[in-house]
Amino acid sequence: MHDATAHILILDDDADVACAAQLLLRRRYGKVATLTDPARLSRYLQQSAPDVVLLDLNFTPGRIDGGEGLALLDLLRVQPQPPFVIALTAYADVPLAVEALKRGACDFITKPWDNARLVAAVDAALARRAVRSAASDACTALMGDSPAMRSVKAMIASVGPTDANVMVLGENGVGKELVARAIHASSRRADGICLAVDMGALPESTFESELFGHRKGSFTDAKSDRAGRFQAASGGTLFLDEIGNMALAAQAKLLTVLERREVTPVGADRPEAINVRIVSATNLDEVKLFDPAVFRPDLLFRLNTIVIRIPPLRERREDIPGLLRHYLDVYERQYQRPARTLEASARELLVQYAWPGNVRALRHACERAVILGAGAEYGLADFGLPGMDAGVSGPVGMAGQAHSANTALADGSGDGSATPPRIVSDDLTLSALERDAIAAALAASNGNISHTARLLGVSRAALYRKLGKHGI
Ligand SMILES: Nc1ncnc2c1ncn2[C@@H]1O[C@H](COP(=O)(O)OP(=O)(O)OP(=O)(O)O)[C@@H](O)[C@H]1O
Repeated sequence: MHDATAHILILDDDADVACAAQLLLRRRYGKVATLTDPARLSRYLQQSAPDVVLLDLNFTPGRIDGGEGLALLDLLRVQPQPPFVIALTAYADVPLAVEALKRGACDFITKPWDNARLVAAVDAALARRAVRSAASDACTALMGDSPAMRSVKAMIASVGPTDANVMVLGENGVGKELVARAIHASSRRADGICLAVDMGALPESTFESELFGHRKGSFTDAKSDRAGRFQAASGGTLFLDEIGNMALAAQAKLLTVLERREVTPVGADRPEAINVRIVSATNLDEVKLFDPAVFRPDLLFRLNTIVIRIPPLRERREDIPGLLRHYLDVYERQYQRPARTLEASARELLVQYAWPGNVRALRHACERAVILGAGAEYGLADFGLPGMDAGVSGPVGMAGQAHSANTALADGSGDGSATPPRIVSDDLTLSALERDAIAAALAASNGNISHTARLLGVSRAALYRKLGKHGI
């Protein structure tokens, strides 16, 4: 996928390796820089904030303990806007890769890499970067004191310490990943890693190798042994996101692993025991989830020992004022803007809004208000919500109904009908057309972000950025 706004930094002392990665990646991403001298990293970070860093773990010739790379990882992690880091290692060294993951890397790649795998890893990192800012989200508290959120928090507190598999259900942007991470943090595995895998984005051809690992030579591109996600998350939690997007064949493979509690890496002749707690999530509604043509019931019963349902924001409006204030504060600090209050009338309308993109959309809207708001107080127009501009036909989503074309289109919580509604807009600016195209694609995919991105031919990361830009 192409993402012209993405900024990637490759940090590797081997100029040939750095150059090869640059050639591969710059066809896809806007800015791809290389550094071969780790001593120059600090200076680079003073002037630029890369979205993703490909970080070699060994610099000094002969040194293979990864200590140098791990120190650089620590430096990257404390940046004001920490990039997502993909660790590069020339050795099939699972303990080192796991150490890098524990210290905050989001993924690891073994050199020499498979090009498709490297691009997929960068795409996945960009998607995660777009969804949330790395530093703040790692410790973002689950906000909300509504009865619904109180019961979600109580569930987390009681199931966290058990090793039971948990399935988190809810529309896009309601906080499923945040809940998964809170479960991990309150579990006995909290010292281990919580590794997220977007199951909908795993190509069928590399599904097994990605999840279960492979042995060198097991297929053309398997140039070295590789640990899969199950091995990398050992001792911790594996967060299987977007499980509703898995093909039935992939579901069968996952089921076998969960039943046997062991994986067989591609090309290996013996299985390996696994030690992971599984938390899964989907935005599929439960009617679809219980449809055997969509999801295997036997896999469902393995995954949903405990189910946590997170209601959409429009069904827990009490949480909205607190979330608004929280994210306005977060972005005032981030952009070093003065603290401002929210006009009372704006607050009232924002509480009534349908919030089709849930908390993620609210967060984006707050960021926009902090950046663009010019008045003494934040007004409704600063939040840039479709159909909510002051003076325009009136707020959408009153009493939970989504009346505006945009809101209705963007709301993935509908009745599941996949017929794309026609969009009739008088506004023919490129931006308005883009917004309408996104809304239509969201509607056609029932709010499913991965499907929408595929329909529009952009990466999930690019789609999330556009959702934020348009306040969808
Ligand atoms: N209760 C909450 N308190 C604070 N922030 C929240 C809350 N719920 C969600 N968020 C924020 O909203 C954004 C989306 O949350 P998250 O990624 O967990 O949602 P999701 O349901 O997993 O979305 P998707 O289905 O699209 O992957 C994140 O930036 C997260 O920090």
